[in-house]
Amino acid sequence: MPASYAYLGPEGTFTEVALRTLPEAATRELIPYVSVQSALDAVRAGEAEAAFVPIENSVEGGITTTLDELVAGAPLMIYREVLLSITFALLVRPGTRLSDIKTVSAHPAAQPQVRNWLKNNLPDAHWESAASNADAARLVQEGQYDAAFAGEFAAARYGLQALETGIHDAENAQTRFVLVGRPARPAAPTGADKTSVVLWQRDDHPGGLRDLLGEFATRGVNLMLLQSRPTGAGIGNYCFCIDAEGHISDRRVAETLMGLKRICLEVRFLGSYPRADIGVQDVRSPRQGTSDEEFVAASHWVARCQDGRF
Ligand SMILES: O=C(O)C(=O)Cc1ccccc1
Repeated sequence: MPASYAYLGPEGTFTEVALRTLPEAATRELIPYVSVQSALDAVRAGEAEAAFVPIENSVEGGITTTLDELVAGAPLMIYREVLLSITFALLVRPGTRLSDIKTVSAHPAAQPQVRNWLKNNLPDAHWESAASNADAARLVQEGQYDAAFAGEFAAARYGLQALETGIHDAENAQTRFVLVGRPARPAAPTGADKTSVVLWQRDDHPGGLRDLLGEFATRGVNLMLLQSRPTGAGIGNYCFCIDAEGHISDRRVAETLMGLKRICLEVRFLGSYPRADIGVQDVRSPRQGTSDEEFVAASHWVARCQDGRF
């Protein structure tokens, strides 16, 4: 298997900075790709061992291109996640003043994080979306746009200067990134893990979503993300991307997935992996009646009943 990780490039993205915080990145060749799709396709084609891409931010929620790629096409699995606090710098060619700026560019996920700043400081600037924040910086270097919102660290790489730094409409804005590979055995549980799945309902009926959520609720499995995405089959047709606390080797999570498998049209398992937000010491104990020991004891009891040995 090639020892390389694809990532949303070009060089100087927040994605690259987040990727370099993973110890395993130090032993891999890191290859920038122009889009999330092309990075994930490199994994599907076997050109890269894994791809590192943004998936969610605390201001706008899911990064839809990434979710849609994981929902469709050849199955992929999430192995790691990284959280990064994000503030933007306004990068310009040396000598540009604020009053010279007519066009600004960044990744679409950056826009909700700088909207108020733009309204207050550059109300007439025209927004142009770029494939990533670093790509916006590259386009400023080439003269296509006047300014880019990107990490301050991208300035040197693209010969730009930061006219303003620390731009963030929301305090403590964080972006979540994931390392995605081809399906294989998930990493062993750490005690602070997360499981991601995509669910497709079997049919449309009142309380359909409640039925899906009920599978988690009755087994004491807490949800961390619920994002509906259109299936493409017409208005009102959605699948659900869900992150839940716990690992597939936890009995309550495995039993939840079994329950979902029985009632859903399709369940896509996207992986169980260590969560980046808290460590083992901060994980809540399972709700009474939902620990592994209680599940095992209950299934032994049923077996004894089936044998007439209760
Ligand atoms: O990694 C980047 O630089 C990106 O373009 C994706 C992104 C967009 C907005 C916030 C964080 C990451």
